[in-house]
Amino acid sequence: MTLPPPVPSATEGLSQSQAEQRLAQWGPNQLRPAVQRAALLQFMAQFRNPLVLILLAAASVSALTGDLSGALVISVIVVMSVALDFVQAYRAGQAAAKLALQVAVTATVLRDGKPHDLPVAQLVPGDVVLLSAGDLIPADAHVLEAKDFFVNQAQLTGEPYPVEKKARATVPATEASWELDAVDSVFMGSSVVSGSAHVLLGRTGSSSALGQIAVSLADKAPPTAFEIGTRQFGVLIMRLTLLLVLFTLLVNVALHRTLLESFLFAVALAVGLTPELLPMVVSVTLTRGALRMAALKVIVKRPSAIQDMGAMDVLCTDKTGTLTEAHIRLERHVDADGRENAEVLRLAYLNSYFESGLKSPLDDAILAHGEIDATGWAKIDEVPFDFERRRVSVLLEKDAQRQLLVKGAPEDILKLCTHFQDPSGTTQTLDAASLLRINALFDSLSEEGFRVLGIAWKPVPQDHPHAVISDESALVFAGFAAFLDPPKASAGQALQTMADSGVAVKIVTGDNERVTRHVCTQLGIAITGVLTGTELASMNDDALRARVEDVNLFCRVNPAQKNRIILALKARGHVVGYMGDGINDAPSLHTADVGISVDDAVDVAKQAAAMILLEKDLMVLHAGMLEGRRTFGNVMKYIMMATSSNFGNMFSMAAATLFLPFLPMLPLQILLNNLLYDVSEIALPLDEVDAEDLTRPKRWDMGFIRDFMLTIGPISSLFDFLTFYLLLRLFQADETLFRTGWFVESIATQVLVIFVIRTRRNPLRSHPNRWLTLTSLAVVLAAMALPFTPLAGMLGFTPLPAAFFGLLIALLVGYLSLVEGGKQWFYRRHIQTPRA
Ligand SMILES: Nc1ncnc2c1ncn2[C@@H]1O[C@H](COP(=O)(O)OP(=O)(O)OP(=O)(O)O)[C@@H](O)[C@H]1O
Ligand SMILES: [Mg+2]
Repeated sequence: MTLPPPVPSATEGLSQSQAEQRLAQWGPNQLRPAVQRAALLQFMAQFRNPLVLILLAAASVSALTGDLSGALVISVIVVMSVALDFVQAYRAGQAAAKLALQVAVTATVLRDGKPHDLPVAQLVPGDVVLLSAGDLIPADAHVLEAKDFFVNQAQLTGEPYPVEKKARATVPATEASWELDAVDSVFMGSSVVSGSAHVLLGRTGSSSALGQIAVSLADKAPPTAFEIGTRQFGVLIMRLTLLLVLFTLLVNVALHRTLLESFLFAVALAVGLTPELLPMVVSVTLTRGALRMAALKVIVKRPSAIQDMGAMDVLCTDKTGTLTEAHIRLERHVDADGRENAEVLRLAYLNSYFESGLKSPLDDAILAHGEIDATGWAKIDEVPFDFERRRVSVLLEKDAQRQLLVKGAPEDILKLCTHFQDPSGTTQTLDAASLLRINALFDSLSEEGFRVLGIAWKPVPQDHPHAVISDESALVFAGFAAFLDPPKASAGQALQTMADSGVAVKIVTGDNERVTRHVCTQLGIAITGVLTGTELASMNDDALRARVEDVNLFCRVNPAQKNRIILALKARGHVVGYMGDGINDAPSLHTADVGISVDDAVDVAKQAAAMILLEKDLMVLHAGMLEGRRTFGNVMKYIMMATSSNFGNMFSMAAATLFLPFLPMLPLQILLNNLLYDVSEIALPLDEVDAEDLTRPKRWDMGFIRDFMLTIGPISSLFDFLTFYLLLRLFQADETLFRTGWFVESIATQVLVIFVIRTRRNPLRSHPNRWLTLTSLAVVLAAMALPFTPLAGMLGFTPLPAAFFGLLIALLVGYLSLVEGGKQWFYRRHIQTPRA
């Protein structure tokens, strides 16, 4: 592959038409092909289901052996089932993709000489992209211009510290070699830590280095607890199905029934048993949840995260913006004696002014405090801010004097100082007594709730051309800058609401303990334990795991430590949410079960998060969490129905083959039964969930499902056998009448039981969604009417006697009451071990 001819200048970029041409040639800049495949392809993919294929094959065989109309009906029913599933899932997929687009990461790219913000997928080789701190590098690129440009490429090289990249002397006309450690190339998936640059894209999409090794933050996240649960459930059902199918096949063959019909019957049974709508119900409920959350200003990037929100029992959050207003003001700038000092402000201002990294809210506050004349100062170099050092240095020059100005976390700054400046401006040695005094000043500022930065400087020889980390030593302490970040009045209440809903909130911050404690006290948040980064560093993972439960305040932790905390909580079996917006939060956002960020967060954070809040507000998050639980509740209803009632019916069917001289239902009738049942479930994702079902985090519990199945399943079978008996005895039913009667009974029972199962309450005290009621009743009526329509002959039905409907009503009342009783008994027993 060759690099397209380079563009003439770094200030023009491609023209729009050139870009369009290249987009067509090279494809979109994304790692995987478009998720939304063409509708037709998706539809075809549904036929990959082996059961569907076997059914269609068997139908063709039966067509060849003479039963043409039977085969036709089977094929029509199969295609209708597949289409039903497909339409729902496809629409859900479309809606989800549209939502994700709302918060897609964009890049600033030059087209026709003007900067445009475009989604990264639209970038092409040859584009000139403008990068600044906090941006993600959208593709592999050559650096054309750079200013103190540091990138973090840990994702590719594992190197945790930022590396500096410089402009390339000449841009190669053809594909140059791409070396990860080349000083003039940057790579997709890295992020800009500080500085700014113009880069020329070379390799996009899957031809990038990242695409070639095929790992990325955007890569498919490990399966969520919910996905693992659904999978386990699928395996359980598959085993049962296999057993039952083999059993009926054997019985039928032993009873010398025709092989083809027995086979079709067994496969139809398997179709009836598989909860084939589960994926559809899951994706539709999730999308619906996502849309409702969008209305609450929560944009879900990965729908399955909604389930995790519902299951989340620990939420870790940063401090700024969540607990505080994030309207930071510089209140004081004091010298070593604690007196206001203009020199301290000047040093802080120059540091912030010339710093080229991502401006933190603290920098904004300093710059907003007041204009200070920076003329005459020239910047020579910079050691950009990072969350390990927690400080930033700039090397400045004025009137042939060079100075290194440093500001950062006071504890660390003080350790680097050997001198201090007294109020008169004279430099003195920092002896033990002065250090004690200055530390006391820092303590008292912190106690008052100020966020404090230490300001220091040192003269640097004229021939010193660069600033490096090791220069940050033997500094002169100038003073403190103290900031106020008022606590958010609503945060205390929001935290309490979370706690009441069974979610423990933990504060994980890079800020120091005193300030954070102060905020907690003001908000009335009880502190149950504190762990600092220093303590954490000396703990191994086991020791950390033992502490994470009761500690709810983690202070002065760096990005890697934040991540360790999340991992420890996950190892303890918690479903962990993490909310943050900085570069320092990106690893944790990715590791957590649900990463939550905000719309104005840096790209790396937005990219790593599964959910984006348009407003950083815990109350909104709480509402989203309830939505997650509601989604879970509706999926659970489907599963409980599938396992108890639907499964019970199919089980009875298999058992009936043992003693009936004929097949209890024709294969096509089983398929029709299944299709009608599916139709009745379409509205399930719309259903309401009772308030009491939303009070705790919701998690898969196979034990719960199994117990429920064992409680309700037998009731279902009991009534099936009662129906068999009555049909044979009371109505002296022949094959056709038996099948017709049972078809209607089994549809009616398995559809109507939703009204009992969907709530823990008395069914009359919990209102189902209108559409669910409507589809359910319509399906039952349709099933009752079918035997009287012209289709009856083709489907193997015969009109039912009026007396049958009397029996049906009696059976239904008996069945539903008994299930209700069983359900109440079941939940009473499960109260001790509540459904988590
Ligand atoms: N612009 C800056 N210049 C110098 N030091 C800084 C700057 N920004 C942050 N720091 C130092 O780094 C520390 C960590 O940063 P910060 O408090 O933003 O971390 P965080 O984990 O994102 O906190 P939060 O939970 O409040 O979001 C700060 O407490 C401060 O000491
Ligand atoms: Mg932060």
